[in-house]
Amino acid sequence: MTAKKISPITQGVSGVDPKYKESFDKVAVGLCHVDLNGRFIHVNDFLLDFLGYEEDELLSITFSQISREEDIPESLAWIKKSLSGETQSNFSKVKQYLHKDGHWVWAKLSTTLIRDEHGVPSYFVSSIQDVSDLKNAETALDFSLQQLNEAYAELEQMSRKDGLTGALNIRAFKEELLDAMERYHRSGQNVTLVFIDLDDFKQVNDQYGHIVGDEVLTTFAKTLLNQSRRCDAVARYGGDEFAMLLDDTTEQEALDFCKRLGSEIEFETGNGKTKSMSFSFGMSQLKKNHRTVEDWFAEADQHMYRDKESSK
Ligand SMILES: Nc1nc2c(ncn2[C@@H]2O[C@H](COP(=O)(O)OP(=O)(O)OP(=O)(O)O)[C@@H](O)[C@H]2O)c(=O)[nH]1
Repeated sequence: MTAKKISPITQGVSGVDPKYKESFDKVAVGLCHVDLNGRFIHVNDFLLDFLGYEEDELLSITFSQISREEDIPESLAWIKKSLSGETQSNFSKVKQYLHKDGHWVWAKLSTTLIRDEHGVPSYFVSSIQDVSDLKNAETALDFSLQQLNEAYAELEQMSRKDGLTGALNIRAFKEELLDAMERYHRSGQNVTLVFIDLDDFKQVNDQYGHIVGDEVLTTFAKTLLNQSRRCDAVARYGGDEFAMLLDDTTEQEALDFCKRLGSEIEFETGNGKTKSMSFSFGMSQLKKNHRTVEDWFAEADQHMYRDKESSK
């Protein structure tokens, strides 16, 4: 007479070879058997520790009750395919389980369908491996990467700016000019370049010191930035020289803009007194004969010097 094969489902893990039972309980990974309705039928000590439940508590629920709602359809779809024989493969997934304390723990689940000697589905055997540390490290890495990307974006922005005034630097402004030229050649959109230079700025430095001089430059840049639109570009082109790119603007409209800026700016001299200083400007609307950025810029520069000479 041959001994009848004992199914762990009918007999229970405790009913089989004690060595098997001991291995099942002591192995350092969560193990369980789950019936065809998803109910836990055997669970090992590691799984109880990992999830924080008493054995009778876990044996009275289904895996769905301690799974994230969004994970359940995928598991059910695999169970359906597996029971129908459409798939023979394991189901593996890194997922979260609800710990008895109410927090979610990360685990790597691997499940296989066990069939009896006639090929009839009997139960599922699953290993549930604690991967919380890995997941926490992954989250920390994601966070660091995000911080790194933010710092990189900030650095990139800073590399386009003049350190003192926050206006664009020459390199970034030249890029804006090239883009504007491209747009002009594509669609003929009006764009005007304005070149502005403070008059006798050297005297401010000489009379009131460099700190006051710096303050004048910063305040003037702020005025230009405040008066410009998002589509415009404002740059510090050198010591006391500024440039603006006014998008969708004719030379006449740029002139109106400069008139609105006024002819003088006020600044504090540091001893409670206020002084004013004038500035000169020149402009050039982009035309077909401007072959390069330098051609275009030279014309605005010439017009600015003409304005400066006429005001002397
Ligand atoms: N405070 C301060 N001064 C600067 C800075 N960069 C350049 N300068 C000074 O700006 C002054 C520019 O002098 P100039 O080019 O002769 O210009 P200007 O005195 O305005 O004369 P005009 O252009 O003929 O009106 C120089 O004295 C430079 O030292 C800066 O970042 N801060």
